[in-house]
Amino acid sequence: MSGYPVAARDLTVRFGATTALDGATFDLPAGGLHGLLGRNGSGKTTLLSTLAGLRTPSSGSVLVDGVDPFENARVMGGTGLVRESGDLLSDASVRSNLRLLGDIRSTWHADRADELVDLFRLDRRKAVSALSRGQRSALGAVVGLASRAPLTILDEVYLGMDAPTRQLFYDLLLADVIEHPRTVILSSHLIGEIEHLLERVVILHAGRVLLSDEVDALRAKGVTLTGAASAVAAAVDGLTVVATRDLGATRQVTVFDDLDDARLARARSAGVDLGAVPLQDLFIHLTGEESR
Ligand SMILES: Nc1ncnc2c1ncn2[C@@H]1O[C@H](COP(=O)(O)OP(=O)(O)OP(=O)(O)O)[C@@H](O)[C@H]1O
Repeated sequence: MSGYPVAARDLTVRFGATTALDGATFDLPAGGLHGLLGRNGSGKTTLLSTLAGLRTPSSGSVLVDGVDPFENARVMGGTGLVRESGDLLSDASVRSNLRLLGDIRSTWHADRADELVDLFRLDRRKAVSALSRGQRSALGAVVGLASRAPLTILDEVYLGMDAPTRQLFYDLLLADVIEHPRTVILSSHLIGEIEHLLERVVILHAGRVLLSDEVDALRAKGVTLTGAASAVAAAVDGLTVVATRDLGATRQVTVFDDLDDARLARARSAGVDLGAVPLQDLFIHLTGEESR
């Protein structure tokens, strides 16, 4: 099993007067770690719930492994959605929750769940409601990893973890997906830490898909050009500029566009310094207030 492919076509989801998703279209191939990025309220959770078959579109469609997931027992059984809010029985112990998941999830790996509980140092006897926020997040990670679902969706599950625990989670996730290929979607508004894990990203903004591309392709499009204002202006002429900063006579411009080597070589020979743009910065520029 290499995981389910996912597609959305003109997907719109409304809640009364609020349009949470507004004509979203994208594809994620089977297998690999993909990121769903967007600011607060951009529609991430709504999209993930729709992919998990928990919600029907107002219009448009989603396809998971080629079919509409809503009320589809096969696809819903192969989809593991882990939300930060937790879908666990809060009064039951960690041990009872994991046992219950083992009973209901056909892809559950009990031995792996056991190992992960030890790695994250969780107390099996504690009720979920008695765990700290970070421990609850770690339990969510255990559930997401041990489910080994062909479509594993982790909705901001790691936000409550401290930095060393998040690092442990990223390492475990990457190793696990390589060893047991499946499709994993991580949603977040913190990109810096996860961008090196991701193959593709979908960026949502106000319910619309702002971008859907391979991470490497996005990185190649984002460049900062720093130098004399006139030389920088000439170098970026006709390109999509997402940010400009003037520091005295020096200008720094961030572009997001298809950049050809000849243009970059000309810029360099005109004394312009070229730099990479971290995905987090591109995300901030692309989804900043000025682009709303
Ligand atoms: N059940 C609901 N009823 C009414 N409005 C809703 C409901 N669920 C979501 N919304 C609205 O839809 C929009 C998208 O919300 P959603 O939770 O999908 O965003 P999100 O990107 O996951 O946000 P965050 O990063 O803050 O978790 C928001 O404006 C939200 O208020």
